[in-house]
Amino acid sequence: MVETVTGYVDHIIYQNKENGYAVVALISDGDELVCVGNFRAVETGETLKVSGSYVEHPLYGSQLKVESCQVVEPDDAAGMERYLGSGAIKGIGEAMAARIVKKFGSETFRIIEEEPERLVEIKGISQRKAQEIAAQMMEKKDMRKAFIFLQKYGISNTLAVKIYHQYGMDLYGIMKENPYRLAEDIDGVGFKIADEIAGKIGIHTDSDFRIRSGILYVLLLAAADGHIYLPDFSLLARAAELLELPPHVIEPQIANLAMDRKLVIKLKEEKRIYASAYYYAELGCARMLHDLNITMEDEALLAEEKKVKALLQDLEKEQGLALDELQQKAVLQSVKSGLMILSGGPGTGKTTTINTIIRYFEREGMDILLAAPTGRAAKRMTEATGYEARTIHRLLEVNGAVEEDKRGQFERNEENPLEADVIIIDEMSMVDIFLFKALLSAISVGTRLIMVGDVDQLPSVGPGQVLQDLINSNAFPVVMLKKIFRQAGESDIVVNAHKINRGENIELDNRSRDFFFLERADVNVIYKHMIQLIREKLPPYVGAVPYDIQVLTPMRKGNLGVEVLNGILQRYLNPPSPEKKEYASGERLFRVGDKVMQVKNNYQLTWEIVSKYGIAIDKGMGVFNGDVGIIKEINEAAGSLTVEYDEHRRVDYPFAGLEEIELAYAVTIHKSQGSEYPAIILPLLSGPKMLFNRNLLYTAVTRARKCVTILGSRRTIKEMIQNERENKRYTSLCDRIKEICEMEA
Ligand SMILES: Nc1ncnc2c1ncn2[C@@H]1O[C@H](COP(=O)(O)OP(=O)(O)OP(=O)(O)O)[C@@H](O)[C@H]1O
Repeated sequence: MVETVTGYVDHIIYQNKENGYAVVALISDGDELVCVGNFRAVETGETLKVSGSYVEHPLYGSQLKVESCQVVEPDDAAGMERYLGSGAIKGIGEAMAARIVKKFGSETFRIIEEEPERLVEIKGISQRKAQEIAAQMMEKKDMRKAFIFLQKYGISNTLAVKIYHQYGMDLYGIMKENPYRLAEDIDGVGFKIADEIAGKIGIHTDSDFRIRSGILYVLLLAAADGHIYLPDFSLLARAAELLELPPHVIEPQIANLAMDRKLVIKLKEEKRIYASAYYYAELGCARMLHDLNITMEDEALLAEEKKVKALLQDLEKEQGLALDELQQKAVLQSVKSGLMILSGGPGTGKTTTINTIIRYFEREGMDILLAAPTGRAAKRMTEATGYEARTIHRLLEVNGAVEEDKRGQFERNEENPLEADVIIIDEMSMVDIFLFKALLSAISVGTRLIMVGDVDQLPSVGPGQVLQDLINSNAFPVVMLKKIFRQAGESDIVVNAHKINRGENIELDNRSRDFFFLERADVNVIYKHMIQLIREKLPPYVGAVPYDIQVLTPMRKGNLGVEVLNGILQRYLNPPSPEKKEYASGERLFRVGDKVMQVKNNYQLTWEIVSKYGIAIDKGMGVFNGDVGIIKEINEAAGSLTVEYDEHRRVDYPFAGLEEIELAYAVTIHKSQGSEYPAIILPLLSGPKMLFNRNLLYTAVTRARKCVTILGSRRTIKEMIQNERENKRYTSLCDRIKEICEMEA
């Protein structure tokens, strides 16, 4: 039976701000009543009219399960006093609330709204404060009205707050005319959500606003695949499919968007359509690169050359290490030019060359900064050079509440450039166009920039293929190391990596010591081997613990995708036990002892290193995409899960923030970029041709230091090596660089 009760909110027992679900203690006629349900934005002190039916909770007894809830204005003096004194209105405490209501009685709310100047009659309220109180009351009223309006379109609380703060009272007009503006203005709203809202409002599917928003959305989706632009035919085809409209209806809006400077259109072999920010990111990079690319005068160079030679001789004497010709060229090049790119496959001596470069500049008393795109890559760089390397984000001093997609919020920029003579960036293949632009903006002319990477690795996750385009432009000094220094007999990993890269087949039946292949066609057999290898065989073989053995796979979905593999590996490598607490977050299950990975950069997360007596001995901020740790604790009472990362850094994740971590027994090859593991296991049966290509196999194999084991199909490996098709990315940094060089010539 549905009952309706009116009462005031005494306190809120539980509240999920995201979806509005709450458990509220309501006082009605002097009795406390626990109400459960969707309250949207409920606040202590408010008077509510709720309808619902009574249910019996096994633990908490009788409760009202709320079906509808309405905020009503209290009409009696006591209710008004409670509301004003509840803390809902800033600057009014309980005592002040009592004074106001004593004076105005049940007229209180009307007076605050209509004649707020009269509030000054109360002791302690100035003219200004009276106005502030009235403004707050109005704001609350407006906001509530807006919430009710937005609720009609199925908009969540969190989103309603954002919409209200963005547009204020204009939101009614915007929602009715062009809800697609939400997709442009509000974080967390994309074309899909806007389109859904528009559908409910009854906006026509061929409205100009809808088409424009759809076009921008198609470009955004393309950027998620790495593209900077789309050729017009491709853009039109994709937009037509998304909008379910014929291309000729869509096409005029491309020109309109270009007029509004939302798009840039460039004619090359075909018509290329860019979202403006992407076009200008490439253009900006090209300009800055051009400015940084200065070369030393001939006379000065002679002196430097002598110094470089002396250093190389010293190194040979001290360490018995003679750099080969290309390596020497790289050292010299880094001294004489403002920009330098050093590329090469595994074991070709990149690190050795960087170390020599560092030694040189160190001798010259110059300031050197090292950085890499991910935390793990930076850590590797630190270990290989003995010099502190940071993530590029840290180097640029990322600030404030930075989200992945909000760029340009760096303390280091044009106005406050990095103070260094030399900056060396490793794993350049992982740097996307926006990070590159931010980096270049923070480097002043005269500072040397040395970019190191393996151009044959997978390109960056973000848009662009910066390293490839820089090399293709032929505009800057590039040294490509070719010779494999690591002894051939010593490492089939290196030999095979180079073969794969050249498109040559690899020997799978030889008695290798570090590159194994087991032909298996049945996924269950593959699972079994995988578990055996991790638990028993590989750890003693490579001198590591099971935790360090990494399963890499091309896919997220499917029998051999990350999701399924993690479930299986978790079950066998960290089985349930009464001592291990668990927490289910949606479909995912986390257990104490699980290996997990942070999957986005979070500069706000704090970590702590705790002594064995439980005292914090060090603290810091930032956990990065790709960092891997172990779940140490699950604390239901506190609603949090503790992960311990490298160097015993402990991080508490609230249960609501668990989307930032994933089980990491298996990770995608894309995610493994920039990391190295003592041993990897690679299950390869079959998969989409787009994905299963040479690049991917090469990247996977080069992640292993001591041992690669491939489980699966011989044919698939062969096909991957033959499949040169890297997912073609539509990028044009190369063209922009060439244009600028021609212009300046
Ligand atoms: N000129 C050289 N003469 C002899 N040995 C060299 C020379 N250059 C590098 N090496 C050796 O070759 C091995 C690989 O070199 P290095 O680690 O610098 O390569 P890398 O390109 O950084 O490899 P990776 O990308 O796999 O880390 C090292 O053992 C190094 O000492």
